[in-house]
Amino acid sequence: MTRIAFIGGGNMARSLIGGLIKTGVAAANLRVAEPLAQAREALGREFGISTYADNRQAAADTDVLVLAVKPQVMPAMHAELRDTLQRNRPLLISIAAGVRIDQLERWFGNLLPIVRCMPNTPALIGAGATGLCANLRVTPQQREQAQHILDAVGVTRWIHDESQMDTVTALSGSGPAYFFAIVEALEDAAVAQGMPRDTARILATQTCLGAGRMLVESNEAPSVLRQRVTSPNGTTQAALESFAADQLPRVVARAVAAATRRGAEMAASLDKD
Ligand SMILES: NC(=O)C1=CN([C@@H]2O[C@H](COP(=O)(O)OP(=O)(O)OC[C@H]3O[C@@H](n4cnc5c(N)ncnc54)[C@H](O)[C@@H]3O)[C@@H](O)[C@H]2O)C=CC1
Ligand SMILES: O=C(O)[C@@H]1CCC=N1
Repeated sequence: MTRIAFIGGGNMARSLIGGLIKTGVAAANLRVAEPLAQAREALGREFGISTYADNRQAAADTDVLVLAVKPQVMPAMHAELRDTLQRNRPLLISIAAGVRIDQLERWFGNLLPIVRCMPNTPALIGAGATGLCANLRVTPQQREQAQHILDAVGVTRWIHDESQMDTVTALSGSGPAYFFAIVEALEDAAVAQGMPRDTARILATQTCLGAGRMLVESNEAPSVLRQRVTSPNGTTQAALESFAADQLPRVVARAVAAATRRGAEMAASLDKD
């Protein structure tokens, strides 16, 4: 069985570990390094996996090492982990936003097979969306291992051109927040018309869930589903015409471009490390 170690036991690691255990991976094949004692205890209790305060101990003798720490922590980890990784050469999987494969190679060694991933927070409930990108040292079997880990928490797609990983980050990585922002705005709009907030929230939230499920389950294009709601000269048409007048596609495209730029800037800021 493949042994998988996590460095960092925060939200994303927790969701991946939970997803893997649900898919039948034995707890004995999973371990995690986490500096916070309380978080370590919770991970051990909840999942029955081994926990470590020392990253090197967790990284020793593993087949796959998942780096699940914040991007800014990443450069400092190389002093700690490089030797262990050079000895074992496990598959290195990074989920850090805005950290490029060439940077990971520079910090941890360019002989390592590396997969860069961008998951998102719905992974916490098994409804994640992840883009994955591999360097040339990743074998077909390791690609399957990486995909298996991320498939445990949602859908996955391989991205062949790494420069598009910033687009993945801007689309699906940050994307859940865009929908939350729209639900907030819908709720506020209804409250402004006099609706009690709890009623506005449940109606807006359930509408988001219903629309999301229809998108996933109906296999229809979003434009077809949109047209089905839109009666000629009806209420939806009035709202959509207002969106068009306010240039909604342009607003969204500008937001995605801003997030994409920020991802590249985050990577560039790590170039000096
Ligand atoms: N939250 C999100 O929407 C997404 C986050 N990501 C990426 O996932 C990574 C983890 O994010 P979260 O789980 O949300 O963060 P988090 O803050 O919940 O987890 C990070 C964990 O790393 C631990 N840690 C800090 N320094 C460490 C060190 N030196 N060695 C080992 N562990 C250390 C922290 O104690 C914490 O438990 C980040 O790189 C982020 O960019 C990726 C996609 C989406
Ligand atoms: O906002 C961020 O930078 C991270 C990456 C994707 C979601 N959260």
